[in-house]
Amino acid sequence: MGKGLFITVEGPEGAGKTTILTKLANTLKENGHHVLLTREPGGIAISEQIREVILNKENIMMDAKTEALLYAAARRQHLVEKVIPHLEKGAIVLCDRFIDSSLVYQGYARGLGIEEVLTINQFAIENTMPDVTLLFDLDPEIGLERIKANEEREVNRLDLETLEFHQRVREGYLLVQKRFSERIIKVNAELPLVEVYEEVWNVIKKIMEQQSE
Ligand SMILES: Nc1ncnc2c1ncn2[C@@H]1O[C@H](COP(=O)(O)OP(=O)(O)OP(=O)(O)O)[C@@H](O)[C@H]1O
Ligand SMILES: Cc1cn([C@H]2C[C@H](O)[C@@H](COP(=O)(O)O)O2)c(=O)[nH]c1=O
Repeated sequence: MGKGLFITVEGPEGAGKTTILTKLANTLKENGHHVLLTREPGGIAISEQIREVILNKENIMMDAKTEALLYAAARRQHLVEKVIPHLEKGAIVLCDRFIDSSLVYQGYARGLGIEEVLTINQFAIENTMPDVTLLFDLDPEIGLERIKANEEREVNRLDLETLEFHQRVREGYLLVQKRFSERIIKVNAELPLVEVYEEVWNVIKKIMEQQSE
């Protein structure tokens, strides 16, 4: 890993990840930092093409292992083409979702097994793990209501899963947070936006202070 800082944000649908990351990226840039704001699956052309295949509502026949492998492939390309070069230049990389999404959605909610999905992802990412991960935790019903109210957001194949699936997603995140508790910090995403942002900003400030010590 280079000298940058790799921060990922995780959580169920509608948790506020995109909103908070956009504000955080702007604040960091205003403070003179080199920032890359990106997302998974996607972030570069090849991975955006894979995203289109995975999230296309017509692809109802997609097998869970195919899905897991496609996410891992998109992750690999995004990492080598964009994330690692920016980290090597000293950037703060803010990534909307990363490996924990696969551990939770494919490993736990789809039932492939967290360890099995970790193994295929280790092949994809080698040893590039986030320095810190913020888990936006909230009741999935609140998140699904939020995305329903947001007319600009296109509904995708994963959004259309049952409420039970989305509840397993939350449960899975809490398990993965316990497993990687030294890296994953839980944030209460049910609070009003200003309060969520304040909590996030305090965490990020502390990490940056530790990094510069
Ligand atoms: N803390 C909050 N309180 C109320 N509304 C919020 C909060 N955070 C985000 N929202 C609203 O909820 C909607 C979803 O937010 P956002 O797109 O940031 O979530 P997300 O986690 O990126 O969702 P997804 O990953 O499913 O696309 C937006 O309309 C946003 O304005
Ligand atoms: C990286 C990743 C994502 N997913 C799921 C999670 C969401 O339902 C979609 C992505 O949509 P978003 O609006 O960009 O959050 O994909 C997944 O199941 N596994 C993954 O590894």
